[in-house]
Amino acid sequence: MEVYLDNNATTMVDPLVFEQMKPFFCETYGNPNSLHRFGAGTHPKMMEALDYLYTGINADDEDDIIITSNATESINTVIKGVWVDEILNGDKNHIVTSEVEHPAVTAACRFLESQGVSITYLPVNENGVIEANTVRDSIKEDTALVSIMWANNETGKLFPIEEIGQICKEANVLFHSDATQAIGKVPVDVQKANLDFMSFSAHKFHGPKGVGGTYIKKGVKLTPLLHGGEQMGGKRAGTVDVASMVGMGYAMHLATNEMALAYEDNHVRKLRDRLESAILELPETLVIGGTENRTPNTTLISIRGVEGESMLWDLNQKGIGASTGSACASEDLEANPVMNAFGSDSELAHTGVRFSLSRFNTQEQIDYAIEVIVNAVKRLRNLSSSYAYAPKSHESGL
Ligand SMILES: Cc1ncc(COP(=O)(O)O)c(CN[C@@H](CS)C(=O)O)c1O
Repeated sequence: MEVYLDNNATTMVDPLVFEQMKPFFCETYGNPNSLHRFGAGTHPKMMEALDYLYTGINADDEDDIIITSNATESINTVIKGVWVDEILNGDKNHIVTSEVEHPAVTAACRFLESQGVSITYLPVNENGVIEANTVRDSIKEDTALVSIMWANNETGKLFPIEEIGQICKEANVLFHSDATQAIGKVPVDVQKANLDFMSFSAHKFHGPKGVGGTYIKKGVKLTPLLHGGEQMGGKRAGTVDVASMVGMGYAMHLATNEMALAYEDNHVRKLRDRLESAILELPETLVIGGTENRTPNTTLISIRGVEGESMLWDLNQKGIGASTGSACASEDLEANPVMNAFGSDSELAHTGVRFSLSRFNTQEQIDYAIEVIVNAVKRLRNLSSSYAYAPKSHESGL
C-alpha cells in the first residue's frame, strides 16, 4: 500500500482541478495579452480564477491579487519591494520577522541584512508560537515591515495573525504573512487580519506546482520584483501560465469553501489525531510544540533514539512518504531548525518526523501507517547503540 503523508511539502493536484486546466494546453492556448481570439479565449476562465482567488481570502477584488510562480517568489516580491519603497527610497531600515519562518523569508531577510538593513528575528515561546506582544515590543520608528507566517510548515502551529495585524495597524507598519501552510486548512481572511501583503502557493492546496500568488492590499504601493511587461497591471511582468492560474483558482475554490474547511477540521483532524495518538503510546515520544492551536493536518513528532532520516528510509521501504521537516531542508542532515528554535537538545532535534495529511488520506491508510511506524521504531531502537529504554514497572519495554 502507498500512503502519502507529506502534504506540507506538496499535494496531489485534485483531479477536478486537472480537468479545469486541460483545455489550456492544446485548445485555448493563446497568449492572454494577444488581441486576437486565441488570446481573448483565455480571459473568461482567467477572470473566474481571479474571482475564486480573491473571494477565497476575502480580498476586495481581483486587482488585489498578482499571479506568481510560487510562494517563494511572492515572499521575495513583498520583502524586496518594501525594501525598495520604504528603505532605499524611504526613511525606514528595520524589519521584524521570526526565527521559524520558511527559508524564503529568512534568506530574503539575510540578503537585506547584507545590504545594511536591521532585522529582528523573534523567538517562539515554549509552545512554538510567536507572542503578539513581542511583535509590539520590537516595532521601532524605522520599522518598515512585519512579516510573520500564518502557520508553521513543520509543526502546524498557528500564529496570532489577527492580533499582530491589529498591532501593525495601530503602529502604522506594513504587515505581511506567509500563508502558504494556512490556505485550505484554516479560514484565511486578509481584511480581518489587517494584512497589507500575503503570500501563497497552489501546490499546498491541491493545485499545480509552479504557480502562486501575492495579495497586495488596495492602495498599498509595492515596486515589482519582475519588470518587462504589462501583465497583472504591471505588478508582475511575464506571460502568465494560464493553465496553472486556472488550476490555482479552482483549487482555492475547492479548498476554502465552508464545507471543505469543515472537512479538514473534522475528517483530516481525526485521522491526524488517530496517527499521533498511536505514536504517542510509544515511550519517549512527544509532539514538538504541543498539540494545541495547530493546522488540522500536521504533526511533528520526536521519537527519542530514532534518527529521523532512518525512520524515513524504513517508511519509504513500506510505501509511506513523510519528512523530517521542510522538504527544502531535507537534503542536509542538519538538525531541524524549528526544533532548534524551541531549544531542543541537538539529539532531540535530529529525531523529528513530520506527518502532514490531506483530504485524500483514508483511515485504512492511517491504520497501515501506524502498524509500519510502530514496527520501524522497535527495529531502529533495537539497532541503536545509544538508546536504552528502561521501562518503568508499569510499562512494557521497546
Ligand atoms: C510556510 C512556507 N512558505 C513558503 C514555502 C515555499 O513554497 P514554494 O511553493 O516552494 O515556493 C513553503 C514550502 N514548504 C515546503 C517545501 S520547503 C515544506 O516541505 O515545508 C512553506 O511551507
